[in-house]
Amino acid sequence: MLAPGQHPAHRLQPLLNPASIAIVGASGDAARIGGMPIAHLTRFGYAGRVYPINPKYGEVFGLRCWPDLESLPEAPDLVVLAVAAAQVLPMLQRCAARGVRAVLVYAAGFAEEGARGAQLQAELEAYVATTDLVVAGPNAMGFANLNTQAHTNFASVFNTVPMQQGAGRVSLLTQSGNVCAAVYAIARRLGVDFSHFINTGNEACVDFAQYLEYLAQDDATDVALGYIEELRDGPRFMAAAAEFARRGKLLILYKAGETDKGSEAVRSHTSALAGDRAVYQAAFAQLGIVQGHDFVQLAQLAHLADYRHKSAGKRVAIITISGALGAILADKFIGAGLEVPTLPQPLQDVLRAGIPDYGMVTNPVDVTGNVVNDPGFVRTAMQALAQSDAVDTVVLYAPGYMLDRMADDLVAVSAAHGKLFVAIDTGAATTRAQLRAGGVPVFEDIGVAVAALAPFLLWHERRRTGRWLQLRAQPLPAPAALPAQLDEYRTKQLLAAHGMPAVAERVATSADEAVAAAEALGYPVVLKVLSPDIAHKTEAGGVRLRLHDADAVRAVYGEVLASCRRHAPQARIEGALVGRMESGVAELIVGATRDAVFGMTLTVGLGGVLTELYQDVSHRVLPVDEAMALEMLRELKAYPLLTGFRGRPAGDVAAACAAIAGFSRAVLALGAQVQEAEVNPLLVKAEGQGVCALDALVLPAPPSAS
Ligand SMILES: CC(=O)SCCNC(=O)CCNC(=O)[C@H](O)C(C)(C)COP(=O)(O)OP(=O)(O)OC[C@H]1O[C@@H](n2cnc3c(N)ncnc32)[C@H](O)[C@@H]1OP(=O)(O)O
Repeated sequence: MLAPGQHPAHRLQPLLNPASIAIVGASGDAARIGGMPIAHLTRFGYAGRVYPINPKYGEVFGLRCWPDLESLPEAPDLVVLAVAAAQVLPMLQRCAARGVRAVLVYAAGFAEEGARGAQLQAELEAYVATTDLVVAGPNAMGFANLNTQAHTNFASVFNTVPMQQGAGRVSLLTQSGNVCAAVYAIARRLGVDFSHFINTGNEACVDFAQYLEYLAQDDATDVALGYIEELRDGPRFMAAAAEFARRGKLLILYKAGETDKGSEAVRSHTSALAGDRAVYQAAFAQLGIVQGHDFVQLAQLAHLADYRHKSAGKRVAIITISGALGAILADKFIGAGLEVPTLPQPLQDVLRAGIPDYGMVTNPVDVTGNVVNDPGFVRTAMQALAQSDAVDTVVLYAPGYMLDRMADDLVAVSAAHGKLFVAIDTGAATTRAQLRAGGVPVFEDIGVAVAALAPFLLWHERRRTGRWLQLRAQPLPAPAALPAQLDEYRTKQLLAAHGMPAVAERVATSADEAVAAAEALGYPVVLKVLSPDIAHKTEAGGVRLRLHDADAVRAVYGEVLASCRRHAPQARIEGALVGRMESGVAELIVGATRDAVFGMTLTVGLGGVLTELYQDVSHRVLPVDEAMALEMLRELKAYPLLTGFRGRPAGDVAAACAAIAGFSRAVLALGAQVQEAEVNPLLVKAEGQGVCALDALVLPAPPSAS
């Protein structure tokens, strides 16, 4: 039960910060699952009360072993169930009766194991819902609170990896126990100190988002390092991640299922949908989450997180002692989405004063091997780069013996200016610890450095420019009702009311009206059948382009309607739409679909078959404003087509962005009534001439969803 005013995340307190722990199925053998947590608790000095329970033993690890839960002198905060799946439900009933607050279930044999297991898990969930118990797992390896040494896990990694001296600020949160242990081991070797080790297991009652809510509130956590296979509650996850960002904490996540094979494996592992990869990637970026793609990278990112308060960004200055190393680094950074901008002339002049003619001053900056004779100059160069607005981050690539000579200057310049300086050591610097302590991360390898730095610097960039979280916190647009008869004309009008302009067009219910419409709009015109029942108008012979005079319009009106009646005899045909025949610079597709995890998402691509072939699309979770729409367009490989590719006229990008933002408002205003919406094509006319939707479709949500 929560006390009045307590945050809901406080419910997890007895799981993650218990004052007393009972282990049912206790063993005196440290190698067994029922023995390992007790071995950890006693070895690492947990100060709370520990109650091993197993009627077979009188004592384990020097602790009194109790015959059952009922004979304990108190109701423990947390009961760890190290008993088989079949025993779990009866034990939960006894825990509830005994007044226990939380239970952790290790046992496998639930939803991850076929229909019978799923049934058992459903029974567990149904029962827990009738109680005040907080139940973690099943199929979980457990937790470690490294602030209190409350080790309720059976992770042998704590026996093999050197323990940290004090508690750290990084919490590990994973859906797989083995991933938790693997990342912990790698990160510990890098010197990362942890605050919590949390393996969520099957998440029958407490899901990933709820642990994240807890960590967002937890004063002992600044950074969360996570691994997920699927999210059970997308909106709750988004709210928790947003809270994380709001509190200045950093969330680093690895999402499994990056290939079709991986998604398949995830599905069979967790019995659930892996979600759309591209949407995950977009949503993570919007939520300020740094996405990692392997364990070493996750661990390196956790290490880099210590430097998250430095000023940094994607424009990187490279200082090396070799043109070759500079070229390699520039290639790698640019390949990873960062920039290596040419330095402004005044800065080049400063650098040239100390760099021989055969060195480079443009960026990469090659100070040459000669600089060994004048290390003071490197300090001048670093200072100049630290003060320059033209670069956000400075990477120094040097052999260890040089880093040793520069360490004091590097630390001093980095500290004085707050800009992120990073060292890559091509030898064996003895000063790595001094550099790290002085706010300069050190990497030993280019690949590792780039893999960690790229997502980290792009996160810095988004943190500076991203407004999505504020945008999302704003009130929704006024709700709009979905008309019962949703033909193309009404759909376009509906979208136009929110700022997605429609092509100039009129409805005609006779050949005379069609001619009148064409005369009013001006030739040439387009004539299309108007029917709520014909989705594929071209296939039905329902579209005719480039009509240049009244005779053509009159004739085509009859032909189009006749063709559609033949093609779809049951369809309701309301007449025809006569629209102005427009031409432009490019055609866009703007679509919205409902993602199972993140809700309504918006996709933008350049129109035509090539978009599909090259998958040249950009995604965002709604809402999308003009600035975000521009980011999306810029992400398209075909974006240069909108800005005047090879002498072609540039398109009206600003109008396209405004239309995309209007489409986003329309979809949000329609809310749950809509399943999908699409404008295809959105014609982008030449600069200053605007855009217009040539065709549009809104699919209502199935009745149950609205
Ligand atoms: C790998 C990941 O990524 S995450 C981790 C996922 N989880 C796993 O991998 C766990 C896999 N293992 C299991 O699921 C197992 O069933 C376990 C470890 C939970 C339990 O082991 P089992 O041997 O099946 O449990 P079982 O119920 O028979 O009894 C275990 C002990 O508890 C004792 N016990 C059983 N019931 C009770 C009870 N009600 N009260 C007290 N003790 C009990 C038993 O006497 C036994 O004692 P012993 O080991 O000294 O003989």
